[in-house]
Amino acid sequence: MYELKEREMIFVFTGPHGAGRKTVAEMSGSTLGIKQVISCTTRPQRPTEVDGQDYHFITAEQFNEAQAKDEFIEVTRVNDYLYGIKNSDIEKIFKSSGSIYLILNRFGAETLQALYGDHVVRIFIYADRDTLEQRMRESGDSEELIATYLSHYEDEMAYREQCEHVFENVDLAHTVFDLTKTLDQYLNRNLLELD
Ligand SMILES: Nc1nc2c(ncn2[C@@H]2O[C@H](COP(=O)(O)OP(=O)(O)O)[C@@H](O)[C@H]2O)c(=O)[nH]1
Ligand SMILES: Nc1ncnc2c1ncn2[C@@H]1O[C@H](COP(=O)(O)OP(=O)(O)O)[C@@H](O)[C@H]1O
Repeated sequence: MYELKEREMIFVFTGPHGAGRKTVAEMSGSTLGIKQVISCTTRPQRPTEVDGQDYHFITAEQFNEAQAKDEFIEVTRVNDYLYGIKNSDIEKIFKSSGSIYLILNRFGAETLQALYGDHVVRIFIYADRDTLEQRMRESGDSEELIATYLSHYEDEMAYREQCEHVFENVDLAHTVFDLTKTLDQYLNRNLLELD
């Protein structure tokens, strides 16, 4: 497990699929100079996705091999596909960024918090069910996929109580403004405490 230095923070974005976690995390992350640690997955790459940018897309054999070598800090299964964060990827991104962020389901958020304690800030992003359904439909997701994603909605929503911060993502600019301000406070607090 990577040993965190005092100033290093891990921001974990969690919440229901389609709530806008990726969108707001990327926008705030680029403003604050925080980089994302991406996961490895056996899920097929979507046409809009870039390998090494959205995920490391690997085969089930490659995943099993890495898991047998104990390379993952955490592994989860979603909709029959495997997802895992490699310790070496966390280490690599920390070398080029003072703090990092990840976009994970509730199990990943829970595991990272258990491992890294106060260094982890869980940010819960959500929108109401109808809004998510509408956004997924507009983005062209099939009815079957929408139903699969919505089947996890209540379970993901139940995790919001455990998170340090909760944002309802209605107006994008508004969410990103509030979120950036919140993350900045953690980053500045660390600088002030240690300087
Ligand atoms: N616990 C955990 N969750 C992950 C990991 N990688 C991705 N996830 C989350 O698991 C879910 C995967 O579903 P998917 O349909 O692939 O989501 P998308 O990539 O966000 O469109 C999403 O909620 C991801 O944020 C991981 O390594 N660990
Ligand atoms: N506040 C918002 N209003 C409308 N659409 C949004 C908003 N935030 C995100 N979106 C859109 O919703 C979709 C899902 O966002 P995404 O960031 O991929 O969600 P997640 O990472 O939580 O699954 C994307 O098409 C994104 O452009």
